[in-house]
Amino acid sequence: MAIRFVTGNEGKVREAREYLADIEPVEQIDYDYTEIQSDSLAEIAAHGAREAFDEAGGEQPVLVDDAGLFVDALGGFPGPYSAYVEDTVGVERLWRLAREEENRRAHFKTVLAYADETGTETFDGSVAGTLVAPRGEGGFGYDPIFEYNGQTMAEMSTEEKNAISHRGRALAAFTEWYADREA
Ligand SMILES: O=c1[nH]c(=O)c2ncn([C@@H]3O[C@H](COP(=O)(O)OP(=O)(O)OP(=O)(O)O)[C@@H](O)[C@H]3O)c2[nH]1
Ligand SMILES: [Mg+2]
Repeated sequence: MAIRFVTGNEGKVREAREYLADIEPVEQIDYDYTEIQSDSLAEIAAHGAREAFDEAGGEQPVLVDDAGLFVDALGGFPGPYSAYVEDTVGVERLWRLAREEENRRAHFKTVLAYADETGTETFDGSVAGTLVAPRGEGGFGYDPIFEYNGQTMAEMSTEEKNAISHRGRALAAFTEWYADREA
């Protein structure tokens, strides 16, 4: 059964397709669920998945991904507001804010939420890295300024990024649960 991934973000879909290639096809559903205001990605994702599941008639399971960049020296900003900050301020200006800081450590986090008739499950993934001046043409969002092990995530192939990324880790937790549940 195809995984119905509710997102408007093509980059998230590309990564999920690559990761789930041998498991299930991924169908992108472009439904704009309510992103509640919360400092918890898990609450935002779970609420969104529930809404998207109910909206589609309450029969077909859905997957939602809520993600954010948490800059250590900025108290975790932009965190759950990362999409808003990307749209308003932009990645380059967020980098200029972070480069003023001695500590350039940051975390990227994703929570996947899967809703079906039995309830909603969430799966977390996180990766620690360093913010750097933008490099690389791949990936999306903040990938050009997020460096892990000497490479920005925009310098990695989708497969390389999935092997170390927040989303790859959340997808690993999800697939483990998904396989057990099918068995
Ligand atoms: O460097 C990055 N590497 C990633 O792997 C990644 N994943 C998400 N993002 C960005 O973080 C915000 C999340 O917001 P978000 O979860 O609401 O997503 P979104 O609004 O783009 O799509 P949707 O799924 O909500 O439709 C948005 O600015 C995304 O561009 C990433 N940036
Ligand atoms: Mg969004």
